[in-house]
Amino acid sequence: MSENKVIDGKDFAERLRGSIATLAAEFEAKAGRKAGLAVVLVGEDPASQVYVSSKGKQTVACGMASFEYKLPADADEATLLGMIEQLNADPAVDGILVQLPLPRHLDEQKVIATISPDKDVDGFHVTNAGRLAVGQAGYVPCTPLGCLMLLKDRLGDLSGMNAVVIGRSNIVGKPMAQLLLAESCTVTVAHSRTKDLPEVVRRADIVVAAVGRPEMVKADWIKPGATVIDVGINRLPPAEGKTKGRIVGDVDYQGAVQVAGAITPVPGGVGPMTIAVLLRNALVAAYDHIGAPLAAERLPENTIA
Ligand SMILES: Nc1nc(=O)c2c([nH]1)NC[C@@H]1CN(c3ccc(C(=O)N[C@@H](CCC(=O)O)C(=O)O)cc3)C=[N+]21
Repeated sequence: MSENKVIDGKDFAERLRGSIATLAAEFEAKAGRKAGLAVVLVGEDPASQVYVSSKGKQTVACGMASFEYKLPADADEATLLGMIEQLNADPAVDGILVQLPLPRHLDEQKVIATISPDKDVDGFHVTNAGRLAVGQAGYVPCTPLGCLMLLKDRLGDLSGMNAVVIGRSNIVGKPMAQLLLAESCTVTVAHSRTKDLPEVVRRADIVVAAVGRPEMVKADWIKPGATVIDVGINRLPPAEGKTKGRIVGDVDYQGAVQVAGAITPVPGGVGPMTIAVLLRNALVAAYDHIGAPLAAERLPENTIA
């Protein structure tokens, strides 16, 4: 019996990036160019800047080309949409990610709708959301796909398990529920209006917490032995005399780790998986764009049909 309860997303992501790097080198030999990922950042949010530079570094480390575009916080919609259209038409660009959230004056749905679905490596375009909903191959949002990889690695076959997803966002909660349903889990999507949330969570064999509220999920909500995936990344206010607060998840980790069968830490859990899956999706897109789609069995940690 494995006594290691901690699901090490950092380590898993590192191995995933290793397989991606091998396939990226093969791609370059075949295509005569590197697979390319473009990231667009509007505004100067410091946390977003950190994520974007980390994505860029990991893209290059995997042998792919990284293109970074920055626009000022007050950039107008036409400028951003024009940039996306140029990237749609650029044969060196296989994947496009527009960092969210956008400044308030920009219409997120309109921006996402402008990204070509075959370059939408975030899986946010309605075309890809629809494909996921009906079980067709498409781009799946990186965070939920990363969570599913960790779950299948730990638990194997998920069929018949009770899964509770806390949170109903288009980016995590809804696609997570679709993926778990496709794995034949019995899925409950809980949210801010859910009655008696602790009681609902207590029925879960699998808990995915994606609400963005620091340490909201308590140890006594967790069924003994359940697997807990913590998607939250919340920075607490700095302690007395400190400049930066600690980063915590949506789950009270210290409490839940006592009860759970397995749990992802924050940091070092889901976060690193998000970026690794982004690179995976970009590589899948690149092979599709040269008319030589990667066979499912060649895909590292493939989890979708
Ligand atoms: N279009 C779009 N796609 C995204 O995928 C997207 C986005 N917009 N906007 C911002 C969020 C945030 N995000 C993270 C990715 C990796 C970590 C990550 O690797 N975190 C590490 C370090 C945490 C830390 O110490 O700061 C960890 O959890 O261990 C975190 C957050 C992707 N996002």
